[in-house]
Amino acid sequence: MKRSKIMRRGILLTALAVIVPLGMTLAAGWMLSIYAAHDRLQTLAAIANDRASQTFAQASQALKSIAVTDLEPCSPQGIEQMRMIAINTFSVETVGYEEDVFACTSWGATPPRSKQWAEDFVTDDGVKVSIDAQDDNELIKPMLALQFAAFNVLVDPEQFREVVLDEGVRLAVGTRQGRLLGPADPNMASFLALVHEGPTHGLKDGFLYTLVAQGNFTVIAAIPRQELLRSLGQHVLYLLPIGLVISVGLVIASLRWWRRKLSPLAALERAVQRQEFVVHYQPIIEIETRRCIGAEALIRWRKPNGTLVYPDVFIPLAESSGLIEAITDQVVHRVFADLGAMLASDRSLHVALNLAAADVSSGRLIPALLNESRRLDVQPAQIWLEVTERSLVDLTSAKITLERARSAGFVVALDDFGTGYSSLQYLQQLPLDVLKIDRSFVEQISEAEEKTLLVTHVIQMGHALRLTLVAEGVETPAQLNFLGANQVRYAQGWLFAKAMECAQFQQLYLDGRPCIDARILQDPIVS
Ligand SMILES: Nc1nc2c(ncn2[C@@H]2O[C@@H]3COP(=O)(O)O[C@H]4[C@@H](O)[C@H](n5cnc6c(=O)[nH]c(N)nc65)O[C@@H]4COP(=O)(O)O[C@H]3[C@H]2O)c(=O)[nH]1
Repeated sequence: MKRSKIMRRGILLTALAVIVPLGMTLAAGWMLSIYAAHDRLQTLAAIANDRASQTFAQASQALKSIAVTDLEPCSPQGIEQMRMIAINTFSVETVGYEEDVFACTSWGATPPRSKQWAEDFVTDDGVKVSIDAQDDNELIKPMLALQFAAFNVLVDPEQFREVVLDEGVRLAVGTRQGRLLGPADPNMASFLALVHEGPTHGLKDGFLYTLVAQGNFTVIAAIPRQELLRSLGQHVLYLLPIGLVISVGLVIASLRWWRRKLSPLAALERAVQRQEFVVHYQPIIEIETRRCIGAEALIRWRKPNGTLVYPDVFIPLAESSGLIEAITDQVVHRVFADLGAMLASDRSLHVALNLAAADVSSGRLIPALLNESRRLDVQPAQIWLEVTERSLVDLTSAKITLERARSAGFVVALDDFGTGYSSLQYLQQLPLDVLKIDRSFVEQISEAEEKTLLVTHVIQMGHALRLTLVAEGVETPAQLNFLGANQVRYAQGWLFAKAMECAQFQQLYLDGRPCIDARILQDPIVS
């Protein structure tokens, strides 16, 4: 992933880490507000429905009791009885009788009504109910009238709504057909008509409502959305600390992700996944002929922006993180792809590969190298395996791997010799073919005899162990002359060539000419 992409993803993740928990806190607060409000409305609506049913039952009972009277209707005794019932029945305002031209109420004789009350519904036991009953003079407010036989009772609709309400709550009591009882509240009347058939609760037209339809009545308890928002604030306040803790946790996690993705290790992991490594080849020269006879494969990491990173920068990280084995595999694959055909057609050419400590101690590379060599018809002797003193940490397993490599035919070289603590005794224990003299010794070669003492000693040690010697980091003709005079067989260094791309190396090799102009070597050989 590119740095800019990581930055974009990191910003997105951090923003989500803040937005999601806080959004969820808000959503949870909203749900809790709705749940609590719904609970409250449900209780209120159920109480109001009970209250309406009781009021109705009371009035209905009073009506039935007067309807079975033996007294003459509208006689003084009959009117007295009607009055007593009106006084003793809490919900009943007036008791009336009406038959053709003959009518009276609990207040006395009265002319018959000029028009009949519109009938809204009839109960199972035959009571006719009109919810908007008015006398002819419209002196009293509309009443709820119950009629049975020729008798009627009038009930104040307010009686059906006598429930203590919480602040902001609206209550509507209506018939099962959706007609509102009591003084016209245009909002609630139309709302009742809208929802009386269900569902039993929900958010509609800016109200959260609950509907209880039982017996003869439908009751709706509702609160406006603004009320709900007020209680949302309280619930969010309770939940906010939890949301903030989660948010902070997620922000920390996303920052960690960010840091990890931008870390050198993450960059190296991506490089391995995307196979961003290339191999350059530094020619190895036979000192006697000055001709190129092989190359050392040196890895470079080519970043997506084209910059080349040198192995000293990333190999230590690859080794400590365990990525090195995957990197070695990619190098091996690349080298065989680059030079396999050339190695197969020219047996005198060789290529040296650098192995890391993990490759040496596991030994898993040897079968893979053998397979590749067989597949491309490369002789194992054309493959040099360079190990450093540092890579021989586990001496026992290293010896096993090196033995296996040599018996398979590969050439084993000790790289950077002299930079560690290796002694002659240590060298004797190792199954080696080649000793590479480190650049730090080669650069000491000068005309001052005491300075060349150390390198002379290393060369002698190599000869004593019958190892092929390769000098690294040869930069001057004087160094080359000295090495040649001391029977060092091969050399590599900037005097001949720096590491180069495969095509360039192949051209140089096939050219077959001495890699250095003879005139440069006119200096007398220092020995
Ligand atoms: N000043 C100077 N330097 C010269 C001269 N001639 C060659 N060099 C540099 O010396 C290093 C020689 O490689 P090395 O000792 O195996 O040292 C290598 C090797 O230990 C390691 N390395 C390189 N490729 C791989 C690889 O594929 N796998 C592993 N595990 N390590 C690798 O990285 C080290 C550094 O490699 P490079 O940076 O390519 O550096 C190379 C090369 O470019 C010279 O005349 N003067």
